[in-house]
Amino acid sequence: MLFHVRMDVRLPHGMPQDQAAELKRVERARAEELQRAGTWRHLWRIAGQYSNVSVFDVASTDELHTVLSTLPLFPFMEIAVTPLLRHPSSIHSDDR
Ligand SMILES: O=C(O)CC1=CCC(=O)O1
Repeated sequence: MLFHVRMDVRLPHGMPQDQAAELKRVERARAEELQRAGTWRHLWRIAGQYSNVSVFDVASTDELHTVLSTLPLFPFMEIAVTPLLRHPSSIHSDDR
């Protein structure tokens, strides 16, 4: 199942820089792991915003929730999820 996910990162203004840097480091490591596994299919920065649009490929909404809610930055993100399915006019036969 494919899901479009938008994440808006909202780090508290008073968060110490070293804590923010460590959070970003572990978030990046987890994001790379999920991309290598094929779970995090696309990861795009939204120009001019501390936000991304992503596509996740998971077996269920339960799995998506687990993946998203265990991201290191999860406590500091607003997340919007949109389920996706193949458009009938798409010329691609697979879901890539
Ligand atoms: O920077 C972001 O948009 C949040 C994020 C997702 C993966 C990552 O490394 O940072």
